[in-house]
Amino acid sequence: MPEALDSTPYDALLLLSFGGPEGPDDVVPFLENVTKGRGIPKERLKEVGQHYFLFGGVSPINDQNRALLDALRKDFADHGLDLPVYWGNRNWAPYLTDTLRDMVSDGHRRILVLATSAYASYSGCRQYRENLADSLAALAAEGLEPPRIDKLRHYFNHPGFVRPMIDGVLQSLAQLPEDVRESAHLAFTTHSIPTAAADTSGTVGEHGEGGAYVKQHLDVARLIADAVAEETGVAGRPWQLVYQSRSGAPHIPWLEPDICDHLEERHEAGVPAVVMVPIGFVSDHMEVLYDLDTEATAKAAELGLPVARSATVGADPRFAAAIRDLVLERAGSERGEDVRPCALGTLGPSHDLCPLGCCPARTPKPAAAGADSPYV
Ligand SMILES: CC1=C(CCC(=O)O)c2cc3nc(cc4[nH]c(cc5[nH]c(cc1n2)c(C)c5CCC(=O)O)c(CCC(=O)O)c4C)C(CCC(=O)O)=C3C
Ligand SMILES: [Fe+2]
Repeated sequence: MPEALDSTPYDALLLLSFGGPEGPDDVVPFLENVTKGRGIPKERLKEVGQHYFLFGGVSPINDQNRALLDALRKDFADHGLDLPVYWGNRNWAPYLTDTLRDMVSDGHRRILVLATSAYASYSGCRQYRENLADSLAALAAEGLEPPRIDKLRHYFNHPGFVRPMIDGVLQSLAQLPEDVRESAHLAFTTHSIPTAAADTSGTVGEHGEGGAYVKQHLDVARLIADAVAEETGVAGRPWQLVYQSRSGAPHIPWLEPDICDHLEERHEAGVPAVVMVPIGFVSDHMEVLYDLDTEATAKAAELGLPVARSATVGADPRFAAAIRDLVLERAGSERGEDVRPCALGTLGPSHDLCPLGCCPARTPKPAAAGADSPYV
């Protein structure tokens, strides 16, 4: 047995994810949950519902989270980290409030949260914290004492998140026809968000064009492009950060270009092949399976442009090991020890506690696990 690892003061980890439908009858109620009060056009919802129906009404995200849970439990057990791992979602069963209630009834008082979103932004961070605050309020209304919740820092630049994606790109390049491998471009993709949300993402000092959201993605893209250059011996391979999965009304500006427009533009410029690298996502969920593997891949076929799509980290054991590292780092720092946070790239490790004004909401709402949390 390995020497026991110390995660005090934490007594449990909560994997907090988006959630997704598990069958055709779940699709519409799931979309209603996601879009409550968010003003997404009806047409867009119908279209997104069709994406789910195309896959039997089942989002792959739930099985991917089950696989990640298994990987985390195995990694923790193999390394002597005695920390129970729970799973709750923002938009579908198992619902966050139900999981937190179970955790409280199992006696857990200090809970660390791992969100399946690696970057800053309202949608990728504060919205998760708002849902945590809502669930804590629901428990309080039931007469339960809300547990104390902390959220792990953004892990976009942790080597356990970046390294598997580098390998994914190398594998994708190997899948392309040999004569275009060397000249293939890389298209790093992430979820488009309104430019107003991007510009205010991150801490107050980071606000500005594109905000922390764009900066963080560019840092990861550059890290991957540099490593791929080194390992293939092909220097100067062109790459670009592009966007996908836009929703919202057409007159509201969102981050661009869209991956499909980008493929068209590259093709017209004579680029012989493109590897799509979905760095914005933790697993191959619907955004990846539909927007990239179905829609963008069909677009490329229509153009006659060879493309490959590289893997997300999913349940890669190196990602599970990274989460163990982040848990131990945060636990040590909560105990007042000198910790050495691990981060690649130029931005350094992200903050442990989201400060005031971080990734603001359009309409201010209570958010847990931040400096402005009513529960800290
Ligand atoms: C930044 C970001 C991530 C990455 C970080 C993270 O992972 O959190 C992400 C992930 C996901 N988004 C997902 C699904 C959806 N997102 C929607 C809508 C929206 N997402 C947005 C942003 C993001 N989304 C935004 C700005 C909107 C517009 C509405 C609003 O302002 O809130 C809608 C409504 C329909 C539509 O508009 O597309 C759906 C169904 C699923 C589940 C997939 C599955 O089932 O496999 C996942 C993992
Ligand atoms: Fe989304």
